Amino acid sequence: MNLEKFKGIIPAFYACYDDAGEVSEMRTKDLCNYLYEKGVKGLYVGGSSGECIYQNLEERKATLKYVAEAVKGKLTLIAHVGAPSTRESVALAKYAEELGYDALSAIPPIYFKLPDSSVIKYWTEIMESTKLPFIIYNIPQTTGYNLSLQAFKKLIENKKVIGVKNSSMPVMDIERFKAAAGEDFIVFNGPDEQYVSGRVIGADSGIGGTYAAMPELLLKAEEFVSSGNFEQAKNIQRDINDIIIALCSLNGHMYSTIKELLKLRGVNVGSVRGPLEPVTGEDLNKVEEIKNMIDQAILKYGR
Ligand SMILES: CC(=O)N[C@@H]([C@@H](O)[C@H](O)[C@H](O)CO)[C@@H](O)CC(=O)C(=O)O
Repeated sequence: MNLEKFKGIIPAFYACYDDAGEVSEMRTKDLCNYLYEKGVKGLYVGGSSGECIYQNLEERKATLKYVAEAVKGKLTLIAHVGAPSTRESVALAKYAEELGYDALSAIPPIYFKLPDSSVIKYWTEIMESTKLPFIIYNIPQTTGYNLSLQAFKKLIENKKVIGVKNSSMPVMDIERFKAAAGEDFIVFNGPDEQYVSGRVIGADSGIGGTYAAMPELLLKAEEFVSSGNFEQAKNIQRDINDIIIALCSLNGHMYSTIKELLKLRGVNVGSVRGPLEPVTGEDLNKVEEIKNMIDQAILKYGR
């Protein structure tokens, strides 16, 4: 399979709500078009940044549909279908296939701590429910399940597994997964704070929750890495990290800060759904300062 369409900057897509907190078709499509115009390679739809665990099946299907209607054929589309039960994940997977998505992906099962055998069975049942390729999602910080090299090796025996989105913090995990899987496989860098290091140690591409807040900077970081300009890659990563730290420093959840920031950048996707908390009061004014940090970094590196 030609994996080139998965290589590049792939923002983790946000949940787009109207002012009453319902999934909004118009705002979903606006965000798609905004990111397409910025030049990203694809979208990872309905993952952590998509607030997947706070949405019901119909809402998740609606988002998958609106995104496909807006940018299918223009961007690589990966559907995150991880859900509390295998049954729901399979329903989402089949729907994503109908809509023409390029690949599926899923977190491991959540809530109950299950053994590797159950996790592998869960992912395999999703894979076998469609003809689409599959991308494993390893995010131990939120799921409590850390994908071992042994389980990984077992999973990649299935040729439907074309990649892993690795959000664990040790960059060495990326190196180990790449070494085990080889060239004909995509390792996606997960931690945006380590985009440059992840790419240098073996990641082929990146999917991240802060990319959509500053796509220009991630695209530029990728340009520096792929052209071998590591001095500038290091510099831009430092500026990206200052921005991520600022995004995490306000009183609401980071996704809420990002959504307020996006409003200032011209695209309104509403706010977050509880229990995530919105940014409030004085802190709302600080979002403007973060926007200025992004604007200045864009000017500095030129895009
Ligand atoms: C633990 C976590 O949430 N990791 C994020 C990062 O992109 C993260 O938001 C970023 O590195 C800032 O900490 C992504 O890996 C998640 C992601 O891409 C998604 O929305 O599914």
